[in-house]
Amino acid sequence: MSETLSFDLAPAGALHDGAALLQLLGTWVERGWLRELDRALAAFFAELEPASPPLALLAAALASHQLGHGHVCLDLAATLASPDFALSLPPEGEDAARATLLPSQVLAGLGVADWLTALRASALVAVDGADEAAPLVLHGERLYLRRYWSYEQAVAAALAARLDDAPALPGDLAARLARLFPEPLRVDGERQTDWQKLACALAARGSFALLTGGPGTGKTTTVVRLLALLQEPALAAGQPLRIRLAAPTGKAAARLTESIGAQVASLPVEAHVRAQIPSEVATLHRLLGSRPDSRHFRHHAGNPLPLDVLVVDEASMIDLEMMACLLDALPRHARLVLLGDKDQLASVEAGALLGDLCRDAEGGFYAPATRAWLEEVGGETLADPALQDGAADSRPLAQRTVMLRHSRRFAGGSGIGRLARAVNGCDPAAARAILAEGRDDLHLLALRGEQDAALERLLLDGRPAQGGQRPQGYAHYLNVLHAGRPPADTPADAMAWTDWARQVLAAFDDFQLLCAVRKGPWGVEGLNPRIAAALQRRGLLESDQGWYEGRPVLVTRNDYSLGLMNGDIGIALRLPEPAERPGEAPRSVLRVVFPRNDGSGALRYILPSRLSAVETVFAMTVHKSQGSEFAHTALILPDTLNPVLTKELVYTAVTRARNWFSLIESRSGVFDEAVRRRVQRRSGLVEALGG
Ligand SMILES: Nc1ncnc2c1ncn2[C@@H]1O[C@H](COP(=O)(O)OP(=O)(O)OP(=O)(O)O)[C@@H](O)[C@H]1O
Repeated sequence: MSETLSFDLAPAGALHDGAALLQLLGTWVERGWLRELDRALAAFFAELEPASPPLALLAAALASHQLGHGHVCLDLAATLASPDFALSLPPEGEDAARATLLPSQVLAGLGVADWLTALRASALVAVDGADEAAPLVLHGERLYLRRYWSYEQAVAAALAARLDDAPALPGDLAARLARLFPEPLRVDGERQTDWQKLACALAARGSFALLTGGPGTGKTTTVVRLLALLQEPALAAGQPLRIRLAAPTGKAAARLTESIGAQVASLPVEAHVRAQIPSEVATLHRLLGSRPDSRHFRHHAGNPLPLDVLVVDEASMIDLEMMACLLDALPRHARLVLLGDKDQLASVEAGALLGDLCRDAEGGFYAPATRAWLEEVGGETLADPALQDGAADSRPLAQRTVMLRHSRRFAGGSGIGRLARAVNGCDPAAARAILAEGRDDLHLLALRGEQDAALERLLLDGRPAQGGQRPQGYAHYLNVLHAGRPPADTPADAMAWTDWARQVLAAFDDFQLLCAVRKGPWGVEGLNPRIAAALQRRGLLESDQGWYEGRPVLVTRNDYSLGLMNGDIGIALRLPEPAERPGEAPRSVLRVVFPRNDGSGALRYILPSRLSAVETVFAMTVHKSQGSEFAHTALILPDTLNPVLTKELVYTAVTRARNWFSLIESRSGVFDEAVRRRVQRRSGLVEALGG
């Protein structure tokens, strides 16, 4: 088969000959360009189907590689249009000049039609999934590993079924909405469309709803009112709804638990309705009942979740596999409401669900019937100039989607809000202009070299106080640690120790340094030891190696036996142990203190030796920071461009800042280039849903 192909096979014949291809993949693995898993898959397929064209084996390895970069499939046309960029090779921090054989060289001269021909000729590949035994699926110009094809199909089918649902609505919906939103929305004295109210109406109308909006646009407030809107008539009918709330990470769950609790308390409904709206938020893993060492959950189609309404917050972090599992476990009658910010970075794992599903959110694209219904029950005029007309049959998802457009947290004058909008609009010139205004909540530090002392000053001491409040650095939590430590003779079981630990954890949340990359002097791997060493030189840490008091750590893998979730942050503190025998001097032991993240404010104390998957977290990647907020957030950008630098990354970092945002540039121009670029994740979900 391969002999008949017409392209130039110059580089070592790798596309010609299976053994040469596997050798090439081996060299890419050695250089850290591919995972061993990606190569092993191609080798396994070569054994399984010795007659398979090398191009099919290469596509299999690349499809697997792309999964590691968040793409659900290998998009052949996009890969051939710009191979090195599409495949993110050479990887972060590696110099292309040192490279021997780049994907662009290997694939030079290959056309999509030739690649498709080779794939169709392979017994490994099923076209549109037809042959159920084939491990690869080709759909149009996209190649999937079968498992991910199945997930995508399952998610599309489950959502499509829900899009057609029309649950019964209370006859007095308009009056109920008016009670929940008594005041017409005015911004700067001007009447505006109240999208929160319309979101409640739209979400009540179907069994699936998407609610997207930037930080502080009122997603939580809206969903709490939606829950009241649904629960009130259900209670009156004597059939209370079983409502569950969930989020992808423990940290996000904890944050939502806190804000939901406050919102429920202020709902304008009777106490017995308020009492039937939960404020406890579970992680998705816990909700589904994860099992150690298994990717299968306790709840699935055969043992569905016992609930009628499920709200999932921070939905931008949900990956395709998790979404497939969630939809599988969701009873058919249950309502699903997804909340999130579509403009944030997508999940670390493959898929960009919220972004895909909310593709039409900006323009609205409501069909005339949807629009008329919203205006009637909502008593609102849909007058936003950004709105475009749509048709229900060509844009079914749009009829279930609302974008909240007015940020209350970052109102008109906020620098952070304006910077976030400029970044989101891919407008580096506007972003620069906002940074240059000298606003209190924004700060730009342009470094003069790696050793510029201004970097350590900012990271340790923060910035000068503004209006009585100070954007802190890392010295702050350590000062709290040292100054607030209870006297040594305080009994081991005294509350003073818990209060102190809680204060240290809270102080640590006042500042976070975010990195775009892991490697190099501007990545987490370079900056973590550097910051620890600087804090030790200051006398704030006793050591900067191994376990030391004050070491902040990030959990990198769920550990159910310890009750810790990926993303949890703890701090090592020296705490007293009760004396073993009367008269003995009390000992003190280093324990890592974690918030329980269940809304109770309780803490968990764990011996460092029991923690197997943690890393120091003075610097954290932007990816890991999703779902968290810090009073002062600093983003440091590397001095070279690489594929992870996109406007989504910068936007996610900026919107982690509650009060102050600092941008640290190691080289000018990288920020601007990053803001110009968008994440493009390859998936076929929108197409599968008829979009
Ligand atoms: N309709 C409203 N009327 C008055 N205040 C509101 C309204 N909606 C939201 N708020 C206030 O605006 C702030 C942000 O709202 P909320 O927490 O619901 O936003 P969010 O989009 O969920 O935020 P986040 O980005 O933190 O998840 C809160 O202080 C909330 O009380």
